[in-house]
Amino acid sequence: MNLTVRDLAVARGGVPVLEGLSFSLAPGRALVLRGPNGSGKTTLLRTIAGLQPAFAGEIEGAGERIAYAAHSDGLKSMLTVTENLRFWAQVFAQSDIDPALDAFDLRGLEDRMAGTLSAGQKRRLGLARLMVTGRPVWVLDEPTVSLDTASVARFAEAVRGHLAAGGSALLATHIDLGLDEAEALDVTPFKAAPRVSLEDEAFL
Ligand SMILES: Nc1ncnc2c1ncn2[C@@H]1O[C@H](COP(=O)(O)OP(=O)(O)OP(=O)(O)O)[C@@H](O)[C@H]1O
Repeated sequence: MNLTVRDLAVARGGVPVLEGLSFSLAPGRALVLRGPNGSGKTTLLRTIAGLQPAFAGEIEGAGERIAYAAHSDGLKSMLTVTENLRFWAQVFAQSDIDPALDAFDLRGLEDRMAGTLSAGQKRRLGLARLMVTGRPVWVLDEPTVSLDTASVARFAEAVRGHLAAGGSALLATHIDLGLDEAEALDVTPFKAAPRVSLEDEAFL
C-alpha cells in the first residue's frame, strides 16, 4: 500500500506553511524532502505522522503504518538501552531486538542507562527503535543529526534494508545518504514575485 498525499496543506500556529502538496510513496521507495530552514519539512512530517491535523487535503496509508523518529523523543532515560528497545518492541507487539542492536552498533552499550548516552548514541538508540516497531513507513526528521560518518553509513544501510524488505521511508535530511531508491521532493514554499514600487522602477 502506498502512502499518498493529495493537495495537502500543513500549518504552524494556524498559518499554512506548505500548500498543494501531492505525492505517492510506494513500498520499497524513499522520498527525501529538500527545502531551506523553516520551509515546513518538520511540519509536513509531523502532519503525516498524525501528530497534528492537516490544514487541508488528504493523507492515505498513514496512521498505524507509520513509525516516526525525530530527535530523541520517546527515550526513557532511566531504562537501559536493552530495556528501552524491549519496551518499544512490546508496545509494537514485536520480540526480536537483536537486529536493531546490531544495525545501530549498540553492542557494548546494552546495559547503559539511556540518559547517560552521548548525543550520537542517543540518536542511534532512537533510530534503532524504528526496527522494533515492525511498521512499514518510516518518517524521519533529520535522522543523521549528531551521527558520525560511520553511524550515517549504518543508518543508510538500515534504511536500505527496510526498503529491500518492502518498507518505505519519508525523510527530511540535508545529507546525501546515497540511496539509489530515493527520490527528492522540493518543498520550498511558493514565494510571491517581489513587488516593485514605482520608486524602484526608476532604478531598473
Ligand atoms: N509553534 C509555532 N508557531 C508558529 N510558527 C511556527 C511554530 N513552529 C514553527 N513555526 C514556523 O513554521 C515554519 C515551518 O517550520 P518547520 O519546523 O516545519 O520548518 P523546517 O523546514 O523543518 O525547518 P528546519 O530545516 O530549520 O528544521 C517556520 O517558519 C517556523 O518558524
